[in-house]
Amino acid sequence: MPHYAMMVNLERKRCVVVGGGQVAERKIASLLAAGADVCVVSPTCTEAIHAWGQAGRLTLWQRPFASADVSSAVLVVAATSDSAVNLAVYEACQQAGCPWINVVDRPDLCSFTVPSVVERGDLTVAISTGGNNPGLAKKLRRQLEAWIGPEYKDYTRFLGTMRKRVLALDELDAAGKRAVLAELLDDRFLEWTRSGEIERRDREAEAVVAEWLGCDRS
Ligand SMILES: C[C@@]1(CC(=O)O)C2=NC(=C\c3[nH]c(c(CCC(=O)O)c3CC(=O)O)Cc3[nH]c(c(CC(=O)O)c3CCC(=O)O)/C=C3\N/C(=C\2)[C@@H](CCC(=O)O)[C@]3(C)CC(=O)O)/[C@H]1CCC(=O)O
Ligand SMILES: NC(=O)c1ccc[n+]([C@@H]2O[C@H](COP(=O)([O-])OP(=O)(O)OC[C@H]3O[C@@H](n4cnc5c(N)ncnc54)[C@H](O)[C@@H]3O)[C@@H](O)[C@H]2O)c1
Repeated sequence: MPHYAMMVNLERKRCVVVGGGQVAERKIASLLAAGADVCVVSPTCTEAIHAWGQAGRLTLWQRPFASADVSSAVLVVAATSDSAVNLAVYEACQQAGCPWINVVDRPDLCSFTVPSVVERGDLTVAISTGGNNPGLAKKLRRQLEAWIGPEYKDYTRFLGTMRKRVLALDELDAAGKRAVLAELLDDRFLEWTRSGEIERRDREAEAVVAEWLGCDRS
């Protein structure tokens, strides 16, 4: 059964990661980027995890996992190199009623898996292979990163601002709004963003709006 793709708000939500190796580090990095309240339980950890602990960006429990660790978690990642421990984390989540569990060596036990992600500000492109081959997800991410350049951060913001502005125009009916929004998606606005011609882009966008406001559609 294919998984349902969704964007989850984890800000200030308690997320527990069990294990402190490279795999745990990768999952922790994306949880921190999402503003989660991260707790890590592991007898050893990577330098990066240790540094995040020192900086107060996460809570580090430097000891082996205990079932009670998942009690207040909304999301748990079992990322140790010991499959028996990972299974015990899964079982503790079942007991505690924690619905969101990722077991890094047992896709069959995961209630969610982590996709490969291209991030450009508010724009997110997530790639999942349904567990078939994470290496393919990573390869595609790299290919997409070359195509979806850093300019997409500003471009997405620009389109967001324009969309809000157009939707708030009482003078335009729904069809007019749709037409303006479609026109703003024309590649020339992306090209102007890419080449740094921001004033020109914004001016031309305003011209598109003005043209529609001025046009008599009756
Ligand atoms: C996308 C990414 C996100 C992330 O982790 O942040 C991610 N794995 C990444 C990389 C990667 N993982 C592995 C390799 C080595 C090559 C290889 O084995 O293929 C590489 C490549 C590398 O590291 O270069 C090994 C591996 N992975 C899993 C198993 C267990 C198994 O398959 O049974 C094993 C064997 C372990 C062993 O050997 O014991 C399982 C999962 N890995 C997933 C996600 C989920 C499915 C995603 C999907 O649907 O594709 C899922 C099911 C669970 C989960 O982890 O959520 C991240 C790329 C981030 C990026 O760079 O863009
Ligand atoms: N899903 C993925 O993306 C993916 C990718 C590669 C590997 N894997 C799997 O993930 C596992 C972990 O990989 P790694 O490279 O991070 O391993 P690693 O050996 O670098 O790290 C394992 C960590 O688990 C901790 N640990 C061991 N026993 C523990 C316990 N009882 N309680 C808490 N923590 C404990 C260790 O202290 C260590 O920090 C691998 O064994 C492999 O099966 C998954």
